[in-house]
Parts: sequence; structure tokens; C-alpha cells
Amino acid sequence: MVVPRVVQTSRIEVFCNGGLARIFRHNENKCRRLSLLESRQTSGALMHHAGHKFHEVFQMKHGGYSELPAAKISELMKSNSLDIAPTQSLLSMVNGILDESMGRKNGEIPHQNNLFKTREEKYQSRIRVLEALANGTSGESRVDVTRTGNNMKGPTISLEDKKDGEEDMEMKGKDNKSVEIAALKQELENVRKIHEDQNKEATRKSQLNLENKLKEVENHLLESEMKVQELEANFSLKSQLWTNKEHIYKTFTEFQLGALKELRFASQSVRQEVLKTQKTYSHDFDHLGTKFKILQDAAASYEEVVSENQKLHNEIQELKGNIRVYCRVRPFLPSQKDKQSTIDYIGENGEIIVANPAKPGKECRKSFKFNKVYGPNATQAEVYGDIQQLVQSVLDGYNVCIFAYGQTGSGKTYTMSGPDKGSQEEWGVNYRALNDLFRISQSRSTYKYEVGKGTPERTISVLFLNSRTLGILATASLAVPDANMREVNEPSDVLRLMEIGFKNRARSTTSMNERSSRSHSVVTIHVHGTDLKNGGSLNAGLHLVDLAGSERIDRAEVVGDRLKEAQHINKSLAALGDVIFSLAQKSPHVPFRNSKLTQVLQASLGN
Ligand SMILES: Nc1ncnc2c1ncn2[C@@H]1O[C@H](COP(=O)(O)OP(=O)(O)OP(=O)(O)O)[C@@H](O)[C@H]1O
Repeated sequence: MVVPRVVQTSRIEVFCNGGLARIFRHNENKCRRLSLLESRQTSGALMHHAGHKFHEVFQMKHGGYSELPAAKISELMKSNSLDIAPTQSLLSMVNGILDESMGRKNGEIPHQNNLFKTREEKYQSRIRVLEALANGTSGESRVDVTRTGNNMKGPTISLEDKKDGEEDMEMKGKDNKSVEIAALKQELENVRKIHEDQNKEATRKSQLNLENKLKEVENHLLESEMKVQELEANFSLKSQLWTNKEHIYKTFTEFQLGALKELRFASQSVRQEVLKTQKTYSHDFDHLGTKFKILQDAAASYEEVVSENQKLHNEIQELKGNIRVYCRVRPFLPSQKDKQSTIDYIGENGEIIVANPAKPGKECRKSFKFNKVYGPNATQAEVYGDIQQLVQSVLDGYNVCIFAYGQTGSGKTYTMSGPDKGSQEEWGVNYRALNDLFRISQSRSTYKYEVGKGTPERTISVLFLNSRTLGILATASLAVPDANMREVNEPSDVLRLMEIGFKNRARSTTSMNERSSRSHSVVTIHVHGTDLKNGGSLNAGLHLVDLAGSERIDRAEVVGDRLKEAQHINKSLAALGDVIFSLAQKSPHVPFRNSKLTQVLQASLGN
């Protein structure tokens, strides 16, 4: 801020070293605008006439008037340096100080008071200097204008005139000084007023500014407070969350630690358990090793025992007779309730006595001997009980042939197959034998068996020998369609096969049987066994034969084809009887070739 200065033109006369120096002071405003350099140059030129001390002070001016310490100024004021200093220099110095100070402090509102004080002091100082100058002019030495330089031009004055002139000049000087002092005071007053106005305006602006800033700050503060509150709320929430999380983690960690502890404990106990078990196992293994050795020995002896048993079993079978004949008495049919039984006696030893009162003498009671006789109440299971041992022999390599022989309607098919759609209890010999054959073959550990499968010789065949095939002895083909050489894996396969065969079996009504089988049924199951120990093998067959019923042609009252059929059947049965008789007699010749039936059964009947 530029402080306006009072425009003033003055003329200052300075007497220095007895000489008068007339210095016209320029308009102060202009002078103030003089560059510091000019001022310094002027001062430097006049310094030749000033005292050494003042010179020193001016030398300091190069560093800036404001840098003059107060003590130095005071010292300067007290010393007579100022007394001998040129007025222009003094004014330049004061102006310089003021300008510099103003320049520095300009616009610095907070320092305006200081600036004003400084200026005031300077003015005061200037006034004092001027007063001092004014007061001191009478005793001062005059400055010889000629000595002040050639440039200083003035009128030549005589001594008398000089005295009058000096007095006038002194008076004028005093007046001028007073005027100048008054002007300075006025200027000071003006400056003070301007300063006060400026100060007020600046203060008002500053206050306004401050108030605005205060408001801004207050707003900022409010916002900050709100933010702080928000942050505090957030912090509180987060703190709560972290506390909760900390609690959860703490609980979880405690739980984990607990679990770890338990695991460690469990691991230790498991380790101990494992060690204990290892010891027990080791002990058990030793024990097992011993037992295994015993078992091995026992197994070896068991195999020996088994083979011994098999041997004994088959010897028993042979002792019982390779040909055994069992007799079964059929109960009366529901249609025969009024009939009288002819069976007089059934003995435990296989004896049966048939009574016929119509016959004379010894003829009325006839006794027969069989391996065993089953009464009318014997069950299918009881009948099979004795046959079962023979099925075991098949798996030992023996050929077995079981056939039912008897007159028509005597119960052969019932014994061999059981009734149509009968229950398991009513199963006949065929089904039970087949079941046992598969079951026993699978249970034996010393042999590996193939029952009814493999090569054609090892399959099962169901053969029906009817009147036509029985009559054509030369024909090689005896097979019945759909019932020849089928591979089977289990009993149900055989049963299904037999059912198909029996459905196709020739049946017709005889005088003794409504559904009489008019053909021989031969079911053959081939068995192949491999000894797992020595690799030996065996082949055997089980033949289950349900013969066609024999008829007394005269009683059956058959004629035509039925008669021929009956004749064929009877003939084949007679041939079978001859064969069995020869076998029983151990006759060197067995007439197998007399019948197709005996030819088919040759393999199973012995040779
Ligand atoms: N032990 C028995 N218990 C009950 N019923 C029987 C018994 N034996 C046979 N039967 C019945 O007697 C009837 C004749 O039996 P089956 O057909 O078996 O005689 P068969 O000897 O086979 O006759 P064929 O030679 O004429 O074929 C059948 O109805 C049968 O159910």
C-alpha cells in the first residue's frame, strides 16, 4: 500500500564548516521517488564534508536503513554527527528510511501500527532534526559557497550586508523552519488520519475477512465434527465388530485348542492301542501259525479221511449191491376208496406179502423181497433218502442209473418227477437228485466239477423212448426234438428242460391210468470232475429213467396201434429185465442189444 505523501517544496540552507550551503529541496514526492541509488550518490558526494561518524552511518545504509538499530540512531542523534551532516543527506536518509520501511510494511495490515509508529517516530525525529537545525543556525559556522563547490552559484555579499543579511536570513530561516515544522506536523497529522482511516478500513475488511474465514472455519469445524461423529460411529461399530470377531476367534481358537488337545490325547491312546494290537496280533499270528500248522496236518489227514470215507461209502454201496430194487406201494386213489388192499405185510427188511384170497392154496399169499419196501404213506423225501447216497457216488466217479419200473398207473412218474405243479415237498427223485448233484459238487473243495456242461458228453440229455423209436432198433438217432444235449448251469436249467420234455411226452389213457406215459423217459446228467491236488479227472453219469408202464395186454383190452405200442413197451421192459437179471447173476453175457432201451442204458448199467 502506497502512503500518499504531502507535496512540499522547501528550501533548506545548511551551514556547514562555516560555509553556507544552499540546497534547494525538490518536491518531496519526487524526491521520495528518487532511486535509492541517486540518493546514495548524492549522499556520497556530500559525505566528504560530513564527519567520520556520519560517514560510517551512511556506509551502513548500504545494508538498508531499516537495519539500523535504534541504539545506533539514538547514538547518531546524540552525537554531533548530525550537526555536521548535510541537510540533503539527512533528508535523503529520513526519506529512505521511510520509503524502505513503508515499502516493506506496505500492505501488511497486521504491521501497520508498527509502521505508523515508525513513521511517526521518523517524522518526530525529522522535526527534531529540523528544530535542531533551526535552533543551531546562529552558532553554526557558515558555509563558504565558494568552498562548497564551483557548481554552487550565489551573489557576492559584503561584510556589512552580510551581517544584516545573516540576521534576516536567520529570521527567515527560523520562520521557514517553523513553517516547515508546522507543515510536517500537519503532514504527520494527515498521515495519521489517513493511516487511521486505512487502518479502520483494513481492520473492517480484515474483520470481515476473518468473520468469513471464521464462518468457513466454523463450517469446516461443523463438517469435521460431523465427520468425527461419523468416524466415531463407524469406529464404534467396527470396534464392536472386531470385538465380536475377536470373541469368535477366541472361542474358535479355544475350541480348536481343546480339539487339538483331545486329538493329541486320542492319538496317544490310539498309538498305545496300535502298539498293544501289534503285540496282540504278533501273538495271535504266532498262535495262528501253530494252529494253521495243526490245521494243515488235519487237512491232510482230512483229505485222507475223506477219500477213505468215499472209498468206504462206495464199498458199502457195492456191498449193498450194485443193483438195488426198492418197492413202493401206491396209496389208493380217491376214485378207489371202495377197493380192498392186497398188501398183507410190509417188513422192515424189505419183505412184502401180497394176499389174494381168490387164489387157491399158497398162491393166495405171495411174499416178495426187496432192498426196501415203502408203504403207501411213505413220503417223497423218505423214498429219496436211500437214493441220495447213490448221487454222492456219481461225484466219486460211479455211473448210477435209477429207474422206475411197474405196471401202468402204479406211481412211477409220481415217484420220479412228482405230481404236476407240485410243491417242493412233492418233488420227485429227479429234482432232488439234480439239486444234490449241483450242491455237493459245489461244496467239495478237493475236486472241481462240471455238471451238465462243457463237452457234449458232459451235458444233460433227456431222452424219451417211445414205441416208434423202440421199434426201430437199427436207427442211430434216438433223440427227441428240443430235448437233446443241453448245457445247464444250475438245477433250475435242468428242471426247465425236463418240464419241456415231459410236456411233449407221449401220453394216453390206459385202463389203469388216465394219463399214462407211453414212452420211456431217460434223463442223463454227465459229470466231469478234476482232482485239484493231483490233477486227476473223473467222468460219470446219473441216469434217471421213468419207464413206460407195462400192460397186461389181455386186461388192457388194447387193440391196433395201442396194442403194438404195448407190445413194444413190454418187450423192451422184458429185455431190460433180462439185462438186469444177467447183471445180478454176474453173467458173462448181458443181452444189452436185445432192446433199444437196454442199448441206451448200457453205459449206465455197468459196462
Ligand atoms: N404215492 C402216491 N401218492 C399219491 N398219489 C399217487 C402216488 N403214486 C401215484 N399216485 C397217483 O396215481 C396216479 C398214477 O400215477 P402215475 O401216473 O405216476 O403212474 P405211472 O406208473 O407213471 O403210470 P403209467 O405207466 O401209465 O405212466 C396219478 O394220478 C398219481 O398222482
